[in-house]
Amino acid sequence: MSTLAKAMSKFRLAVVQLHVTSVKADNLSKARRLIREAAGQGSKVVVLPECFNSPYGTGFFQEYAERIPGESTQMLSEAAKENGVYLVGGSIPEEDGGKLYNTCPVFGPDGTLLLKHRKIHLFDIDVPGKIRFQESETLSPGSAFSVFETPFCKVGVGICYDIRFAEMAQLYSKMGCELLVYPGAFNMTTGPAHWELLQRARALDNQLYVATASPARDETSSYIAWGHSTVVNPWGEVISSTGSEEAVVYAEIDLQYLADVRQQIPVTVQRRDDLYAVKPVAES
Ligand SMILES: O=C(O)CCC(=O)C(=O)O
Repeated sequence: MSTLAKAMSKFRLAVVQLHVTSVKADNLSKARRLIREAAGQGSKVVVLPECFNSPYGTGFFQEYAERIPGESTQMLSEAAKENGVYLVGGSIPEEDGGKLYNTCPVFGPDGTLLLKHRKIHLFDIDVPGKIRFQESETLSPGSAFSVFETPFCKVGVGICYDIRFAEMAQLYSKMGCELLVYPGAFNMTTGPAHWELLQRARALDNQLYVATASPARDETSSYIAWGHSTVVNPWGEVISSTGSEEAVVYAEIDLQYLADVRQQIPVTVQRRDDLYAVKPVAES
């Protein structure tokens, strides 16, 4: 392997577990400071949490919604450029054409908007006595997949509930992604039960890296986030994680290691796609 190829096969990723408040200006300035801190530690890709500029909740989306470009994406663009990083801008409530979306804007190191991912699978669940949440009461779903290129690897983007859909991660893997990022905000019911398990499942199924960024936990907010921003490797191991407080989580993404895992256990080339379809069964 050439020296350049070797240099490009490893990079540092940072996940910012931001303490989000109801004051948008404070959320923006703190995010900016932590992006700078992450870049100062050598991170090339920085990921912010879901709803990083606004409290998470259907009652807040309209009030905090912005068009793109707007105040929050302007800050993200400047922060990406100032620090020379790929910036996965968590998500913000986006207003467009009279509709609201939960949208993740991604910026390149020159500050260009590379893509905006509108959450495809809206978080509508009802677990009696525990949690009922209906994003679809105020949000509309996106219908496009979102992948961007870096000099290191291709990255696929989903938002929170999107991680429950294995088909989406598999599609990203088939498109050549080696890292999946999910800004997310699981809660005190589904967080302990499913957050890490889902990340490890997506990573192991597809033999790639998975990174999640949550807001820090705020016991006083109407929706209490689980926290525990995490990075999982292609072997399905948690390589970096944190608790519930504000923190920056760092992980070394090693694409040679990913290639080694795929060679050792070659499921990606052993798939029997010729068999995986439900066929009508003849009635007897
Ligand atoms: O899937 C879950 O349990 C949580 C999802 C969620 O919080 C979200 O999509 O924002």
